[in-house]
Amino acid sequence: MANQEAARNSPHYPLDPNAYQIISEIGRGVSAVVYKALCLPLNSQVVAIKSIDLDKSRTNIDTIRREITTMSLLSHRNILKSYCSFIVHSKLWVIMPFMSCGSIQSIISTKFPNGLPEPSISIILKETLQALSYLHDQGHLHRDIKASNILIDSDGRVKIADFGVSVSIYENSSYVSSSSSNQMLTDVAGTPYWMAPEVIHSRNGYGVKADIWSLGITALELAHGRPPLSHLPPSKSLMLKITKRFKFSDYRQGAYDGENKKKFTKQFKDFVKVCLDQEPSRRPTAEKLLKHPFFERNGRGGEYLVRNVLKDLPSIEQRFKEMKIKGLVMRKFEDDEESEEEVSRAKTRRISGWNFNPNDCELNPTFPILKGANPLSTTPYDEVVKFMRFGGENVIKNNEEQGEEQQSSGDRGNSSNGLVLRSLMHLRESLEMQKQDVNSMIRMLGEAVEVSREEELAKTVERLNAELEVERERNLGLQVEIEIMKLTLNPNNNGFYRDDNE
Ligand SMILES: Nc1ncnc2c1ncn2[C@@H]1O[C@H](COP(=O)(O)OP(=O)(O)OP(=O)(O)O)[C@@H](O)[C@H]1O
Repeated sequence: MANQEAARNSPHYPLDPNAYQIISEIGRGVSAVVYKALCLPLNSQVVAIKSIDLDKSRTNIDTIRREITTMSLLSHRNILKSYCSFIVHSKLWVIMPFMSCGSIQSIISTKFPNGLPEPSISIILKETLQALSYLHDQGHLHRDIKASNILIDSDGRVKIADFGVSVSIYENSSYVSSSSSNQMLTDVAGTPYWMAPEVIHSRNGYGVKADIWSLGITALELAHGRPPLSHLPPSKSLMLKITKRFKFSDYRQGAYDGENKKKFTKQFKDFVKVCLDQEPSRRPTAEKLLKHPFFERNGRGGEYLVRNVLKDLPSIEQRFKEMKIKGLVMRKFEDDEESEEEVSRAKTRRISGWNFNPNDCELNPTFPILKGANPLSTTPYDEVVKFMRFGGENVIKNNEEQGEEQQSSGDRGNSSNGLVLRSLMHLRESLEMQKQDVNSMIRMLGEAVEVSREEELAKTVERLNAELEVERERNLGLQVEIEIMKLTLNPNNNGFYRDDNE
């Protein structure tokens, strides 16, 4: 099932996997692995192959094919075009130009863990905005703007990639009409940390301004080394927390200043602020943003990045290996059967490994909407604590006060107990995930021990073991609590834990 249209546009690139020789793995996303490879019939030209596992991909094959076809019709110097694509077993191979320095995110995590200097940020954002301005003009949204989708070549050329979730507002069927003349999409897409509030609450629809919000988050990512909220623990609850509410209305300038004493110019702070306006219509268009004062003194380009960012940068292969060791790379998706929920959860693993703890992060997340739970409740842990501390009645009362539908009194005890039980289950699942992550990091560290770094790694292993031990104890405690909850799940006791000694 080859993508004939894309092939017609790039007739020289063979649609046969045997024509490509894979050299090394250079990146990994949620449902794809990226390889550096040689195209043998074309004088062994170096290419990148993105191998998308169609069984694991969130997007269906028709959508992917349509996007690849659409993207092949677009042409802009800041947009990475694919050469061709074809199916290999259950994978879709997308053959594209090899961007030898990889993604900005991989550069940051190796060389600039606390963020890039402002002049470099300005160049990267300007190039990204140029691509966005073009895309939006053509009626397209990218929907996944973030540093890992901004690639850079050895000569400092910046291109945006990964149109896995990009979409045309003219073609997509899931749009709703809005009061404005803009057409609006309704499906949730993108990566949680970078998602605009209106994408999260996508019932009301969203448009091109969602990309501008993501660009604002990317600006903070470039400035600080990670996006806001990335300190949250690796569990699917993060996805849910963000889907519930993602408030940035009280955004103040200099969000991270207290944390690493970094100073930013007034122009940069204003740029981020206007991108992160809660109200999409108040966010400037990409075209307008290109005229923002933040870019005024930016006469520099690729050469500046070569000298200041790419110089002495380890090769893409080396960086990928290092990220693997640090546990910043997705677990190989072929390893196990993961549900869609687990895939979302996997997305957070890479970031959890960064281990940052920005105390003055100004985002205001709330917590999971558990199936059947009160949507206004907080975390599963909070539910449990509330229950333990105040008893089931208060939990129910509280829920009712917050607008939950009235239930018959006979159901209340059960539903409250059930809610706490589900919360505990979720919590246990999340701890289980963290335990697995620690284990796999230990495994990876074990594989990668080099004599010179042995001591340092041994310490890390020791620390991880200690963390694992703590998790184990917490998990054990939770299991005991779950058993207690199960015992109390008795319709006759009205949902309250009865202490017979009382
Ligand atoms: N054409 C390319 N040239 C060089 N490196 C690339 C290329 N395409 C992707 N990569 C590298 O592979 C990594 C993984 O890319 P991929 O698009 O699969 O996932 P991602 O964008 O990091 O995550 P997600 O799955 O959440 O979108 C990128 O971050 C980048 O470092």
